[in-house]
Amino acid sequence: MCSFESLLLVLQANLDFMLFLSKPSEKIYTTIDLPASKSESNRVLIIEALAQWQYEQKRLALPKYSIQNISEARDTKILQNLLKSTALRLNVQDAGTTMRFLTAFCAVTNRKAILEGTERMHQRPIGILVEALQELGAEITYLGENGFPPLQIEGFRQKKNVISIRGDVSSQFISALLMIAPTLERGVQITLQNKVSSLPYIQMTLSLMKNFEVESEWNENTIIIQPQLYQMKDFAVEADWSAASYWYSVATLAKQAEIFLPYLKKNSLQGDSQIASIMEFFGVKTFYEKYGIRICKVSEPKVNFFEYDFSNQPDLAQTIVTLCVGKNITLIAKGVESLKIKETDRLQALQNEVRKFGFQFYEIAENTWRLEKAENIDFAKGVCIATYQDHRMAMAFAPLSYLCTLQVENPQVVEKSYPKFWQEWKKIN
Ligand SMILES: O=C(O)C1=C[C@@H](OP(=O)(O)O)[C@@H](O)[C@H](O)C1
Ligand SMILES: C=C(OP(=O)(O)O)C(=O)O
Repeated sequence: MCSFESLLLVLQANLDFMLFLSKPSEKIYTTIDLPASKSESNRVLIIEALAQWQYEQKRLALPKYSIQNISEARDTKILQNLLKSTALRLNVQDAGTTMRFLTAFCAVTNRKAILEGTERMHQRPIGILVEALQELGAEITYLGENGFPPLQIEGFRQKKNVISIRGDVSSQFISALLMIAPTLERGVQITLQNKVSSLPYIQMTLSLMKNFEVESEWNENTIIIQPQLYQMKDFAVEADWSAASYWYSVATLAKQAEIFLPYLKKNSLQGDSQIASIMEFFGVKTFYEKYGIRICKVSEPKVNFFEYDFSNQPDLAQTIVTLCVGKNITLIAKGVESLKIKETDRLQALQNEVRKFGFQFYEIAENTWRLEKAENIDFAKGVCIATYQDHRMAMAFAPLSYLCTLQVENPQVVEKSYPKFWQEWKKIN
């Protein structure tokens, strides 16, 4: 079927956009372009801005370097623009890492600013990071509700260098503190309390810092970073493994699939590269090649029951939930607590949308949810998916167009992390 027929964007009466997706091809042999990792990009941009600030303070000139393949994700573009801006009000829109990383950056570089975002951003907690920065010596005040953006940032004078921080809410708070740590006169010793979630993102932060010559010491639950100068050098951002997960899902749902995904590598800084191992259970094998990976459907799923702890890969949860709907697999999803405070309450959003396919998704114990088929639904008229201003809702549900015609509400949400997602989607029609 031609892409114009199958991929029709219409303007609804209520001015919301709606994308109609018909069944993609059953035989897929193609190359799909991925965005560059937004997590890596946003860290590199903050490290670069901190290095520039450090060099300015010391009246030194930064050596020449080039950063290749910065992500075209909206979250990254916003960060790039705000780092260049001299305005007082800095609007991060719905970009979580941008909000958290900029809070720490503005505080320690004495960049007076009001940091604000969308309505949802003002419901996403930031108190744990703000309190840690205040303890270190930052002057930050809440302009709305305590513990949430918008924030007013006034300045910084280091008071302490030993702090403790909860690790079970968002790793982004810890990454934000780690990146500014070497710029502080007395460095920082951070003790992580409670179970640390999204751990690979903290490891990614420290690895990237090391790449720019900043050393850290991590013993048990304490990380020590001495005052050090970031050294800028050439760096190429890898493609985004979270974005790759939607194409693994497509490979599982098609009858035959071989998809080449350029610029992904085995030894990745991204914890979501774990998708390659997860997908072995679903019959998709990953081949690591010189310029990327090739994913091939080799069998139908080897399981009809799957259990996974998403604490380390929260951004893969929606991909796996929808894939289990597509393949009628019962899923026990553990470690899903943080999903409630992302772009939307992702647990609630998933519960609402999988119901449209006859599945129930419900809490069975603290932090543990079960997905299972509850009834046979007649999809003849198609299913309309709400996306809750969450890019991952749109991208995770798209592969379910193998089951029936889908209408995806507000498909432009994908711009947050993968602006070319729908353009790439045309390749499988
Ligand atoms: O540091 C990062 O780049 C991210 C950390 C994770 O957030 P949490 O640490 O809040 O789970 C992840 O969900 C987000 O998409 C990106
Ligand atoms: C949670 C996400 O992003 P952020 O927290 O940076 O808004 C995401 O991309 O899934």
